[in-house]
This record gives sequence, structure tokens and C-alpha cells, in this order.
Amino acid sequence: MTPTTEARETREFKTELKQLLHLITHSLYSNREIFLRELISNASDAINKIKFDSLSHEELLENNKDWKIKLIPNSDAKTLTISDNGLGMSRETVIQELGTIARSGTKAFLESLKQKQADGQPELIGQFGVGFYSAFMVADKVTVVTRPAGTSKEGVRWESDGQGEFTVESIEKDARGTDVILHLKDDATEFLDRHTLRSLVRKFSDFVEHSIVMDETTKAEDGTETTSEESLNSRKAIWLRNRNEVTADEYNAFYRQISDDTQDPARVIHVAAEGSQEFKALMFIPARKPYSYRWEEPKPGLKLYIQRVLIMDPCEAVLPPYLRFVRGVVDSSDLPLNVSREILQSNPILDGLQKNLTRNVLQGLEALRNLEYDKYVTFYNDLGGMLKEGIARDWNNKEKLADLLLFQSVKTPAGSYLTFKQYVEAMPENQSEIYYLVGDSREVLERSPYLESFKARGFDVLLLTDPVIDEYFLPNLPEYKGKKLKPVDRGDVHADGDQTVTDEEKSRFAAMLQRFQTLLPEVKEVRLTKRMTESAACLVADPSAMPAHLERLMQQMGQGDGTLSKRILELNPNHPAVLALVERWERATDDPRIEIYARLLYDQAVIAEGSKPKDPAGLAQRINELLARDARN
Ligand SMILES: Nc1ncnc2c1ncn2[C@@H]1O[C@H](COP(=O)(O)OP(=O)(O)OP(=O)(O)O)[C@@H](O)[C@H]1O
Repeated sequence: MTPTTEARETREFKTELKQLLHLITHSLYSNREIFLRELISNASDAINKIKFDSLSHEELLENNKDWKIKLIPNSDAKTLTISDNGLGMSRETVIQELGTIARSGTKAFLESLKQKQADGQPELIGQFGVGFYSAFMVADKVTVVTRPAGTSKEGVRWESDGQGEFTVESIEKDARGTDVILHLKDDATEFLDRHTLRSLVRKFSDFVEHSIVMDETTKAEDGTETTSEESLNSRKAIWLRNRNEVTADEYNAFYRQISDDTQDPARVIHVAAEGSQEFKALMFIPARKPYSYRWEEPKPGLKLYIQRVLIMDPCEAVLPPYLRFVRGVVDSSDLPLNVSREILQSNPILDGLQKNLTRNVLQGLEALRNLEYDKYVTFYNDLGGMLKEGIARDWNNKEKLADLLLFQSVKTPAGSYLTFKQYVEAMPENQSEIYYLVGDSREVLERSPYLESFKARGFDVLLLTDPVIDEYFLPNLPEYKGKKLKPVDRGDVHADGDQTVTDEEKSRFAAMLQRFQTLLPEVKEVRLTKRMTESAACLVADPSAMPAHLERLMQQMGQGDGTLSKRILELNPNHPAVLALVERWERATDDPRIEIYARLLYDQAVIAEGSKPKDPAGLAQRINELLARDARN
């Protein structure tokens, strides 16, 4: 390597990168061994990239197809080099890629560290990884010598001590690819130890598909030394092997390698499809929401290989977006190797693949629910919302997805769940519909007046407590196996066989209700109901209006004009308070207290619905008036 004409220049890191480097070098020391995993992964990516590019430009190979990543520990110089014969980088690429933060997740991660005082949580970095820059956890200087694939020998040398600046200069480099040279810190010389390096590769990078090697020198009895390359990883394309030959430990280790997750997966789905579609797939369902989701929404899709060549990572077309919690690999034998990226956006073979893989994932979830229910519940609590999203988006699998949902209900003890199937099986003979109520929490819903008549008749009601997603998916699921889904807070929904209001009651209350209507312009109608057994009043939605929760949600999101649609105020003619009121009305229709009582009934119905009364001070005043009067008696 000799310097060429282009001068050495010094540049500053971008501000956010300086912050990250400061954090790496000053506070985040636990788990620092992950630097090796990150650098090997970059080297492996670079090899995959040139393998792919060379499919259309064979000259890029320069007759060098012996793909490998080499570790070179040098005890005299106290350096560890990670060398690859991948795509390499040009001067512009180096400045761009190693001077700014490339990964969007890293930026978000940095933000969250700043907010949370990273010093208290040094383990975070090990869980997340910060790519190339993790080198500065073990090195006080990093030199990158790289040369892009092609015929020119012109390469570039990048160097930095991670303090704020880096230098770049042009050099000549014979072999294509990248050498990352770590000048190890005094307290990091353990990474020169061959045994340590061997075991770290086995721990973190065993399934990397390219050979990771290290020179091994042996001395014969006559003193002659021979050097050979020792292979450090098993390189097993685990998805190509037979299911019964792979151990649970191997699956778990592979999952950790390809995901950002630090826990073992809840379920492994290993498929070898033959016949009209030929592919091998290895997919994983996480045990719970992986840590990294706090900084980055997972990208949908799987790694797409075609005959063992990595073509796209992730390939979104192979799984629908709502299954974005699935991590894995699919290796197709049906697609041509020289497939273009445009074709990979939409192609009938990929559509077929997506259908098949989706079916397998849903079967995997079903098996998890049937065989390891507790694990399923843990998964569901964290990620079940994505299945509900699927109901709204995946028409073909709606029924299967509906069967995977879990619900709390009036009859389930807190923390226990019910499926649609179980709900339907337990329905009394005289119940023909599935009832539900959406709200913010189980506690609020349980006390709701809407439930009273359903409870009284022994009908169960599903309690849905994730309004954002529940109000989104429910309109897309009007029925389950022929049974209609009905929200109990809608005006036209009653427990089958509810008592009806008698003509006598209607005529007795008619004039008072009319007066209420003029006193309460915010309601659409005031009427009697038998839907309640204990409460005096409730508000119900007009069948054509938006549910109360959805309306509140839209208001919070700044949509709508700020006015809520008018509800129907329903009164229970059997309730002592309502009866007392009608008696007062019959004695003196112009009693000024009638208005106060009407407002009180309305406000309590607003609160029961889960909304806030418009005029809390007025409400307090009305209650106090009553208190003052009653306390005197
Ligand atoms: N050995 C290498 N060969 C070629 N390019 C590299 C190499 N190492 C790093 N790079 C380039 O530097 C960029 C930044 O690397 P970094 O590890 O910080 O993030 P990343 O690899 O892009 O992220 P991710 O690990 O999520 O893919 C890479 O995207 C790549 O373009």
C-alpha cells in the first residue's frame, strides 16, 4: 500500500455521531464483546452484496470467489484486524457511511438513551448494538483500509480515535474488500487471545454463512512451522437441514443472530415445501415484544435467499405487514437467481410464497396457543394487536385470525382470557349474538350500566380495552361463524328478550321526557329503557353514529370539528330516582329542581360512558345543593 496523489484530509463527525461515540467510549462498557459480532456481520453483508452484484457484473469478482472473513490478532502491534473480500468502499462511501449514523434505529436509540440517562442502563448497548461504532468500545484507534470491487487498485484509508474527527486518504490496495484494524485499548487485550476469539465467534456468529477463519501455525518436531487457516464457524444453512436434525439450542442461537432479540423465540416454524412451490423457510415467533421495538418498528418481511444466495434483506413481499413480528429466512428454488429488485416488488411466485408462508405462520400461532397456552398469552399481550390489524387487512385469513384472538369478558376472572369459539360455545340457548363493549380499562367497563341487563340474563359480554386498535378492527369483523358482533352501548342493541317498556310507562313519562329534551339540547332524544337493572340513566349511540370511543379518539388525534355527535339519553323507569322524579313532575311541572335533576342524570350518564362532563364545576354545584338539602333532613 502506498499513498497516492489524493491528499489526506481531516473531517469532523456529524454531531449526533459525536454524541454516540462519547457514550460508547465513556459509559457503556458491559457486553463490549459484541463489537466482534457487529464487525463480522458488516463483513458478511459486504460479501453478500458483491455476490449479488456479481450476478449481473461478473467482472466485479476479479477471480476472487473464495468468500471469507479473516480475523488477524497481532500481539506485537496490539491490533485485531477483521478482513473481508466483500464489496469494499469508495472514498465517498467511506465518508458517507463512517461519518454519519446510517441506521435509523441507532438515531432513535440514541434519543432514548439521552432521555433515560444511559449511565444507569449500560446493558442497553449490548442489546441493541451500534454497528461499526461498537469498535470504539475496545479500541482507542480504528483504521479502515478498503477498496471497492472493480479493476482499479485505488483504495482509501480511514482512521479515527473516536474523539470527534476522522481522516481519509487515498491508498493503493491490491485485494478487493475491507480491513478493519482495531488498535486495542490496554484493558481489551483479551481480544488478541485466540481462544477468546474462537469462543466469541461460536457464541455470536456461528451461523454466518461465510467462512470466518484465523491463521493457525503449527510447529513440527523438526522445528518447521506451517500455517493453515482454521475455520471458526460451522456455517450451517440451518434452514436447509431436516427439522429433526436441528436442536432447540441451534434454533435459538440462529434466531438471536438474525434478530435484535435477546430472548429465545416462543415458536419455531420450519417448513420444507415441495410440489408446485419449492422453498425452505425458517421463521420465528418472538416470546414477547423485543427490546428493540422501543426504538424502531420492526421491518416486515424475511431474508430472501435464492438457492443460498442472499437476494434481499428484508424482502417485504413474502409476508404481509401485520406479521412484522416474524423474523426468519426463506430460500426459494422457484425464482431465477438473476431476478431484479423490481420483480421482487410484485411477482406471482412471490404472491404464492406469501400465501403459503402466512398460512404457516398462522398455523404456528395456533399450535402455540393449543400446546403452550401460557407462552401464547405472553406473546399475545405484547403483540396481539398486530393480529387484530390483520383482521382489518387480510380478508382471506380473517376467520383464522379471529380464532387467534383472546378476550377478557364479564365472566372471565381478571387476567384470564376467552376465545370467540369458547364464547360461542358457552352462549345460553336464548342468546344469538356476540356482545362486546370497548373502553379504556376493565375496571371502568365492568361498572358500566350497559352491561346490567346482559348480566341479569346471564349473557357474557367481551370487554375490549385497547380502543385504538379495537375500534379499527371491529368494523371489519361484523360476525363470527354466523353470529353477529354487537356493541352493547348502541341504541338498538339489547339483551335478547329484554323486558320492553309498557305503554302505560310511556304515557306516564311522555310529558316529562319532552321537557328534558328541551332542557338538554346536547342529546338527540330522551327515552325510557329496560336495559338497566341498577343504574338510573345511560347514553347510547344512534346506530348510524360513530361509537363514543372512536369519537373521543378522533378528537384526541385532532380530527373532527370538536363537537361530539348527539347521543340518546335513556332512563330506567324502575329506578327509585327516576320514579321520584316523575312523581315530583306530576306534583308540580314547573318545579325549578326538575332542570337540576335532568342535568344530574345526564352528567352521570356521561361519566358512565367513560367521557368527562362538560361542566364539572356545575355538576359539583348541583350535587352540593342536593347534599345541603338532604343533610338537613
Ligand atoms: N466491512 C465492510 N465492508 C463494506 N462496507 C462496510 C463494512 N463495514 C461497514 N460498512 C458500511 O458502513 C455502513 C455503516 O455500518 P454500521 O455497522 O454502522 O451500520 P449498518 O451495517 O448499515 O447497520 P445494520 O447492521 O443494521 O445493517 C454500512 O451500511 C456499510 O455501508
